Amino acid sequence: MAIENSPVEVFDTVFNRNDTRLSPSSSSQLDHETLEARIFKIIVIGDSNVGKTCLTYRFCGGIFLQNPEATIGVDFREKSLELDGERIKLQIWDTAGQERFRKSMVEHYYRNVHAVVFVYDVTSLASFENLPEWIGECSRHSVGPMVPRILVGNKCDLGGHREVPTSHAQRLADGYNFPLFETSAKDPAEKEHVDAIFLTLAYRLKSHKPLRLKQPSESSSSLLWYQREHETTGCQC
Ligand SMILES: Nc1nc2c(ncn2[C@@H]2O[C@H](COP(=O)(O)OP(=O)(O)OP(=O)(O)O)[C@@H](O)[C@H]2O)c(=O)[nH]1
Ligand SMILES: [Mg+2]
Repeated sequence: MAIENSPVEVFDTVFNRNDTRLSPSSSSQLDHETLEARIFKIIVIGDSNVGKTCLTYRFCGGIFLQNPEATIGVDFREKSLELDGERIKLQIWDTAGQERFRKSMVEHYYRNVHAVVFVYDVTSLASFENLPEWIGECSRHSVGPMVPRILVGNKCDLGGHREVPTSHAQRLADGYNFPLFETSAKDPAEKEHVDAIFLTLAYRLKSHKPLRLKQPSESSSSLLWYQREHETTGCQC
C-alpha cells in the first residue's frame, strides 16, 4: 500500500498514553521495538453514542472509560501485539460520530486505512439502520474491497433494552460478507471478546505491507490536530 505523509505522520507525532511501552525507562527498548514493528491503521466508525470510544479504550487501556465525552475529530489509541513471534502495532482511530465534529476530518479517516470497524448499539435500532450509510461512505472514499471490515454490536449488557435482534444483524453482516461481533465495552466479562475483535483484524492484516513508521517525537492531542485542520480549512463549526 502506498504511503503518503499526513495524516500518518501526524499520527506518529502523537504520544500515546495507553501504550505502556512508551515509558521513558524503556526508551532504548522502545527504539528497537518501534523500528521493528509493522503498524496498521484501523478506523472505528458509527453513529454518535454507540460506544466507539469505550470499545477502543477497553481494548487499548483494558478498562471501561467512565463518562466519556463526545469525540471531536478523532482520538488516537495504540496497541502493540506479538502474533506468532511477530511484533505489530495497531493504530486505532476512534472517530467522531457527530457530523459537526467529523465533517472536516472524513478524508483523513479513510486515507491509507488498513481495516474498518463499523459499530452500532444493540439498544438503538437507528444506529443499526444507519450502518449502510457508514458502509457507503467508506466505499465512496475508495477503501478497496480487500480492506477487512468488521461489524460490532455494542452494549449487549443492556439486554432488556435490545432493539436489534442478532438474527437481523447477522443477515446484514452476511449481506456484506463481514464478520459480526456482539459485545459490551462495559461488561468486564466481555473484555476478551472485545480483544477478539481487534485480534481478528490483526491476524488478517499480518499479511499486509507495513506503514512507514516514524518515532513518536512529541506529545499532542487529537483536539489540537482537529483545531489545526479547522484553521487550514476555514471550517466555521
Ligand atoms: N451500558 C453500556 N453503555 C456503554 C457501553 N459502551 C459505551 N457506553 C455508554 O454509551 C455512551 C457513549 O459512549 P462513547 O464511547 O462515548 O460513544 P461514541 O460512539 O464514542 O460517541 P461519539 O464520540 O459521539 O461518536 C456513554 O455514556 C458510555 O458510557 C456499553 O458497552 N454498555
Ligand atoms: Mg467517541
